[in-house]
Amino acid sequence: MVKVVVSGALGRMGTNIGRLVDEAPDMELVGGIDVKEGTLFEKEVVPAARIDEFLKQTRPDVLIDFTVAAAAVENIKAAARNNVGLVVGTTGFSPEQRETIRVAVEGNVPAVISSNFSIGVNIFWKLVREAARQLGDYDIEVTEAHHRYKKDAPSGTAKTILEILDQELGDREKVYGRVGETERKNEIGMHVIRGGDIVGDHSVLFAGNFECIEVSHRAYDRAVFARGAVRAARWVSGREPRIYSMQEVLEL
Ligand SMILES: NC(=O)C1=CN([C@@H]2O[C@H](COP(=O)(O)OP(=O)(O)OC[C@H]3O[C@@H](n4cnc5c(N)ncnc54)[C@H](O)[C@@H]3O)[C@@H](O)[C@H]2O)C=CC1
Ligand SMILES: O=C(O)C1=N[C@H](C(=O)O)C[C@H](O)C1
Repeated sequence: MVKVVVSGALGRMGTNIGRLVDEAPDMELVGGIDVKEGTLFEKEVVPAARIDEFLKQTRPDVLIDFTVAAAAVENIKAAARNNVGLVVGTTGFSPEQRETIRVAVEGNVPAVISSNFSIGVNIFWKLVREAARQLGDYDIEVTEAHHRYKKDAPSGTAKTILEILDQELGDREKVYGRVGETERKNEIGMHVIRGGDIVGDHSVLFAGNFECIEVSHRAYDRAVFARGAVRAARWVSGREPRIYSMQEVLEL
């Protein structure tokens, strides 16, 4: 049995993940963490201020965190202090927060950290990498669209796309939207849409003369992220204490 605590338990992703863990025959949902008290599939949800005490009491194998960046950093440090493995889907970390997470995790606990846990997006990233290798001289524009409640922009997935493009093409200037007189040079355009209940769309346009290629992914349901996160939680338990990617979980 893999014992799991869900952090961000009362949120959109936390609820989806809680349901999957609760239904999994090989997993045990032992509780949740959020900003206030509540329940997650009849398990206790405690305020984040009590995280250390709760992890000591419930002794989970894995903490799955889908919260907000500043909160996730504190939850990750708490999991590491209490020798609890991690699956982190939270996005919007600053470079400094990433470094704090690295220091907390490396050598202490195993952690799968990914800006997107859907299998489709992990394949999509590979397609983007291949397209960039072949089409480096085309103009490149990245677009992402999400629901009206999303807190961070660009999305974590879009930032991962930009990292992949940098790895393949060198560090190109990024232009975040355009207005007024603009002259296109070698930059990568990055465009963000927020509205309604869009679950998560990402696309990379490679525009050449007389032809364009667009590589895109659309999520229709948060279940795709939740399933990936639960798969990662099964996988991470008992691994060497370091940071892993979802690509490693999926052996891509
Ligand atoms: N990696 C992936 O595949 C995916 C990542 N995400 C990311 O997951 C995060 C959460 O997304 P949603 O569930 O849509 O947001 P949400 O706003 O619905 O849920 C976040 C929850 O975290 C809680 N929270 C805030 N501070 C906390 C703390 N200190 N400790 C515990 N809980 C705390 C909030 O009260 C809320 O219930 C975002 O950063 C989002 O970008 C979302 C979907 C997929
Ligand atoms: O906040 C969301 O909803 C999502 N966040 C992730 C991101 O920032 O990339 C993943 C997914 O697109 C949904």
